[in-house]
Amino acid sequence: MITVGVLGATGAVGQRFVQLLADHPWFDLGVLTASERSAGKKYRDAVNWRLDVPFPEGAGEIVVSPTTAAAVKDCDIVFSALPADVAGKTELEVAAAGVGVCSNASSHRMDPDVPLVIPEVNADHLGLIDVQHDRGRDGFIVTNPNCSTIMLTLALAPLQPLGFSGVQVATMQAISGAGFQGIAGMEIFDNVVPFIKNEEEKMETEPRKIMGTFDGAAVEPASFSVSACCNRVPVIDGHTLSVWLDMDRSLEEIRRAFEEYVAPFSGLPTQPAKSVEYLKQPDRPQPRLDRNRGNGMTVSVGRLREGPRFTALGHNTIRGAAGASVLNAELIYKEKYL
Ligand SMILES: NC(=O)C1=CN([C@@H]2O[C@H](COP(=O)(O)OP(=O)(O)OC[C@H]3O[C@@H](n4cnc5c(N)ncnc54)[C@H](OP(=O)(O)O)[C@@H]3O)[C@@H](O)[C@H]2O)C=CC1
Ligand SMILES: N[C@@H](CC(=O)OP(=O)(O)O)C(=O)O
Repeated sequence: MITVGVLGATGAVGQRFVQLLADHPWFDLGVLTASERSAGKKYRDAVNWRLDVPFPEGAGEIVVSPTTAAAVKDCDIVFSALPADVAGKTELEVAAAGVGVCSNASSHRMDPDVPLVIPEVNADHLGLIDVQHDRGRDGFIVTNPNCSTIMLTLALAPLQPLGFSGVQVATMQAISGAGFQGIAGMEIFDNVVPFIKNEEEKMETEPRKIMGTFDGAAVEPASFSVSACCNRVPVIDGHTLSVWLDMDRSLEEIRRAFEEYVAPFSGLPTQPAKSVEYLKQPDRPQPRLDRNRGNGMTVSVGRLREGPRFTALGHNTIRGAAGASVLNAELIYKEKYL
């Protein structure tokens, strides 16, 4: 078994990690860390469990460690669900201590030698792990993209062979994306907030790195442009995206590409049967009805029409965060980077 830990295990994303890792067939959950406020307590006493799935009793007995490299030095992989300002330095220290870091935080996503991975799209970018080792890092850092970026880029994966030169996207993002303390009820109930700090910038840069070309040393970003408008809406889980494409293909070609898409790998435990699912109903996808497809790992697309334009939706804390990182770790293990 591979011993794993979670940094920031008590937060919105950290709890999802614990949920997904508690009974994982390959990974043994050994270490949970959080802030000094939680360190020293049993996980069951430190965490305010807010997920709509039962509390994983086995994890409850783990004593929460402070978030230090020393606390996780015996892990093979740690998953990072730390706030970005804490993650930047901590992840470097953990990787320097010889541990593999699969991070959900934004701190290192755009570092030239750090892969920004969606397994279905750019598994080959894991080759940057060797670049990190060559530069003297004992462990490694691999990141998953921003949650809205994952929904967009995975929805675009079936269309990449058809070619497109530009993407315009408007998001309707769930409040769980802001973390447990992220947005007050008075601010979001009966309301839409048309601003999410740094989100549009991430959506406009990350997809180009993910869909870029890796030559064995560095990633050359893809040439298409992305223009994003991001909105917070009163939905608990599930980010919805309206997407417009600059591409010269028929709706029939695009629909077929969505319907015939299969992931370029198989056999990873967290992998859904369908990474991208095309829904024919005229009023789908919807967050409440479709966010849990594929155990929260499927991105649903639909409403394809002239433009071309379509709607995409996925679970932001599963496919958009913890599930994405766990899938990356499974790929790293399968590809023998450990
Ligand atoms: N929510 C989402 O959908 C997504 C979130 N992310 C990213 O994931 C990360 C975590 O987000 P989220 O779970 O929402 O955040 P939360 O605020 O819900 O949780 C933060 C976690 O980090 C711990 N922590 C906070 N401050 C410190 C510190 N100074 N030292 C050590 N540990 C600390 C907290 O511990 P304690 O409980 O003890 O305070 C808690 O475990 C962020 O980088 C976020 O941007 C990415 C994609 C989606
Ligand atoms: N900003 C995202 C969640 C998030 O934290 O993203 P990132 O991992 O890029 O910081 C949201 O609000 O839904």
